[in-house]
Amino acid sequence: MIRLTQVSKTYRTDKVETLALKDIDLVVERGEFVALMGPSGCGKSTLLNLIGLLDRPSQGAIDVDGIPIKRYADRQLAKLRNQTFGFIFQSFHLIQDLRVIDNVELPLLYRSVSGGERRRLAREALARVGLSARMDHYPNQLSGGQQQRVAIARAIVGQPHVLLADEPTGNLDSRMGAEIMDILLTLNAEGTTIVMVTHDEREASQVGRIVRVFDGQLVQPEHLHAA
Ligand SMILES: Nc1ncnc2c1ncn2[C@@H]1O[C@H](COP(=O)(O)OP(=O)(O)OP(=O)(O)O)[C@@H](O)[C@H]1O
Repeated sequence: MIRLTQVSKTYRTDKVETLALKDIDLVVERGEFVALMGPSGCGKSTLLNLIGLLDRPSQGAIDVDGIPIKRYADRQLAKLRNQTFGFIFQSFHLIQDLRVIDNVELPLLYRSVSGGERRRLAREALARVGLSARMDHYPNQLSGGQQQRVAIARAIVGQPHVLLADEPTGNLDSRMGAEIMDILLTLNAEGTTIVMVTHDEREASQVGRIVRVFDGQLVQPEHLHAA
């Protein structure tokens, strides 16, 4: 469970201060599928990055499973992040020079997993996204939807409790986007917690809860249930 209490985030550059998030109170329970929505620049990515421990808040507290992250030094935080979260991005972020299977194995390199076990887990993750036949391809030999499926396999290979997805269907046509949503919904049904930024109301209507962000603050959350 992830709890944000009165979290604010200010970005400072030489001359400008931007208050990207202000006084956010948010709890993401285990097993939830949450959609973050709101206009461009309202703070959705900033919020996702804080939830995923990629950044620390300027003010307020973040707890993961009841433990305040303030207690962790940067190295411990990186370890907790690696164990807890898988990340999926709009533009896939695959390494073009590596084969699909090697891309999927990457997160395991930071753990003490043997080479053989890495390969086994990567094959398993690729099978779950229906891409076993493309293991030895390079990313640029795949369609956008297939590349995003590789990115999902990479995100789930370490069996994270939580998947964080920043507009995962933003670069895909509606058919490929629907395929990606189906995979995410299946992973959620199997127990993975998911927080996803989306601009697509139809996608958001498929998930458990919509959290709306406006101008760095949360709009009264709605509770929606999938049909
Ligand atoms: N690294 C940064 N340095 C300075 N300002 C930043 C930084 N990242 C984001 N911002 C600012 O913080 C605010 C929130 O940005 P954020 O990317 O979280 O919005 P968003 O809702 O995800 O937008 P979009 O839908 O366009 O991706 C914006 O005003 C943005 O310009």
